[in-house]
Amino acid sequence: MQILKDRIRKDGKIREGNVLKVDSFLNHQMDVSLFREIGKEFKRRFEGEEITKILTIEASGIGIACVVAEVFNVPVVFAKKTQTKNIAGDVYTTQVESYTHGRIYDIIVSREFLGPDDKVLLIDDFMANGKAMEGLIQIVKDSGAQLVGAGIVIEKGFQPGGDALRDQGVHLESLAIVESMDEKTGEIVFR
Ligand SMILES: O=P(O)(O)OC[C@H]1O[C@H](OP(=O)(O)OP(=O)(O)O)[C@H](O)[C@@H]1O
Ligand SMILES: O=c1[nH]c(=O)c2nc[nH]c2[nH]1
Repeated sequence: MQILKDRIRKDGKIREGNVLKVDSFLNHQMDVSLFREIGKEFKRRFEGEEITKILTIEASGIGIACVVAEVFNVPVVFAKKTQTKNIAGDVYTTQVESYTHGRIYDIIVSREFLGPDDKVLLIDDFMANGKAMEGLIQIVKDSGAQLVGAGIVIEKGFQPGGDALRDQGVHLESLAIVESMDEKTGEIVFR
């Protein structure tokens, strides 16, 4: 998606630990008009698929997932990383290692919001090692729902998550795949 790649080149900053910082438009301050274009692009890429629910993981996936849910006209559910009093017992749960927090979370989704009749599109802002997607796929399996595919805004193609998912036969659509990025020169190469 060219406007996304241009924006990453313009505003993205490369940080140590293979972190691409895009918090001025994607996952802290959010450019909602860019999000709308991203939503339309996911709609185009998953055209013809029956989707009943968007599933993402807190926190950074939520904003983008809401815009995608609007174009598909379905609800969005997010996996919670923290146990809260307002979700009582009946949950799907698995463990996910967070890329940027550097710790493992027990993620939870209430059974009330995902079940065998659902056809699920996963949405997230980033793909790195694939831990977030692995966790969400486990929850979809546990719920008996059908996995339609996964939509990622930025995949870091030099990290293993995306290709591992494709090898498993998951329909993965990443709108920008960073093939390499150089912290010293600031150069970003897209696949
Ligand atoms: O492919 P992975 O290695 O799982 O990396 C991708 C995940 O990492 C980030 O979440 P993170 O927990 O780092 O931060 P967040 O709480 O801001 O979403 C991002 O939002 C993805 O969910
Ligand atoms: O802002 C982010 N930049 C990254 O490089 C990254 N990888 C996983 N999650 C991420 N979030």
